[in-house]
Amino acid sequence: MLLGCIGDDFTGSSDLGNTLTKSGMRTVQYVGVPDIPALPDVEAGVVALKSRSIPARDAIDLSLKALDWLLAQGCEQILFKYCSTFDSTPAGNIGPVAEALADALSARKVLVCPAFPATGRTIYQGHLFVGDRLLSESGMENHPLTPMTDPDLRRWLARQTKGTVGHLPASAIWGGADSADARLTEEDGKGHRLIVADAVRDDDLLVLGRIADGLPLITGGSGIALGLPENFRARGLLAGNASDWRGQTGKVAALSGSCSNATRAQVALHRETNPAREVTAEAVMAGAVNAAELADWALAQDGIPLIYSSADPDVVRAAQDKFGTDAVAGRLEALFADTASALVAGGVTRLISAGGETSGAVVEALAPDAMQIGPEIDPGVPAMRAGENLVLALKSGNFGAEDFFSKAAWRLEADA
Ligand SMILES: Nc1ncnc2c1ncn2[C@@H]1O[C@H](COP(=O)(O)OP(=O)(O)O)[C@@H](O)[C@H]1O
Ligand SMILES: O=C(O)[C@@H](O)C(=O)COP(=O)(O)O
Repeated sequence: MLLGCIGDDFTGSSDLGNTLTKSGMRTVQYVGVPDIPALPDVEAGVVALKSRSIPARDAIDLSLKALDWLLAQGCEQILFKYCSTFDSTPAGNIGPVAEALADALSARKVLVCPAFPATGRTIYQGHLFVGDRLLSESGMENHPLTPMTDPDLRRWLARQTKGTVGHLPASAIWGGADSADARLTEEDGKGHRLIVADAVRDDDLLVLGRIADGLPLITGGSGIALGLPENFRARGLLAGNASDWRGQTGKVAALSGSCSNATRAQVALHRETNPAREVTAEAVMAGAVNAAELADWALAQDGIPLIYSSADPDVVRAAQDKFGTDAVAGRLEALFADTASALVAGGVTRLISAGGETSGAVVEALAPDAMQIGPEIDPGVPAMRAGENLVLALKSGNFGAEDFFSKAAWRLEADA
């Protein structure tokens, strides 16, 4: 294993796996920290954790455990993957985990770059944009768990860290790798260890990839990985056969606990022509729905049945005010996890899950050892094989075209 990755959620980890596979690295996603060694042909390993929205101390402990395992597999470089919308709170977990990993690796010049231009996430003058809106006006300010109310990454990150935060501006990156590297060294000289890097197009990420060659620790969204495989390829270290995918026929079902704008539009379109069943927070908290019954309903449907709790921000806020944010999230995630298990036990072979926390709960319940990354469904979302007869699509909240659910069902079925 050459590149060791620690993902702070499961959809995000599959997004990273997608980028690395497309760029030619043989990549496997692990469900939590494995307790056995990786297979010898794995070139990039992504340890997926559900550590984005847990207490910072727990996120640090889990991430350091993942780091130990990855180093034991021989990794030369570590990538800490978080969300392209920098999902975090003033308490963490991006800053505390990045600093803990940097301490453990004695790393300096740690890039912080969540940019993912293919999905509209760009960084300019240290500010994160989603499309043509600042992060804090993009809908992410209403996220149920990590409302993003400040688009200045330097300021937001500084609230989470012990050390100061530097900046690698676009002007230095547009001058090419030498200019970017010189500026990175300058920021390091000023004592900044975590350095927010601007990036507005893939070419900028490729420059960052070049200056990241040899750095022990990099952090960012999946975009920051774009240029990394080339560094290993240039040294003749890649075998050149990143994926051998086969599709999976059989029963399909979709689950959605994401309340993000894109998912709500996908749910709205999907339910026009497919069986769909809403699960409200009220019903879950009252114990009025259960996983076995939901799964039975889905298994009896034709088409691509969808079970969803996706709701508008005011509905979500009202439920959180009434029951408590963590309580609602915990009960919903547990319900989706149990429903996923019942669906697979009932014969579902293609499962689609929307939402990072939701997918984390679902995959932890299904507990595959490792997941093979297959072809891309939409930018940032790959098809994945999780067992002999089970394939999955884990969709990040804001990713995917409006017809994502039907597109995913088809892509999971088709051979490469
Ligand atoms: N109707 C709802 N009311 C309150 N919270 C909800 C509702 N539906 C989902 N949630 C919670 O909101 C969170 C959504 O996060 P996640 O699954 O990561 O989606 P995304 O990828 O869009 O961020 C989950 O913890 C989920 O359980
Ligand atoms: O970087 C991204 O945007 C995604 O890979 C990701 O992490 C999204 O997280 P969720 O929206 O919580 O699924």
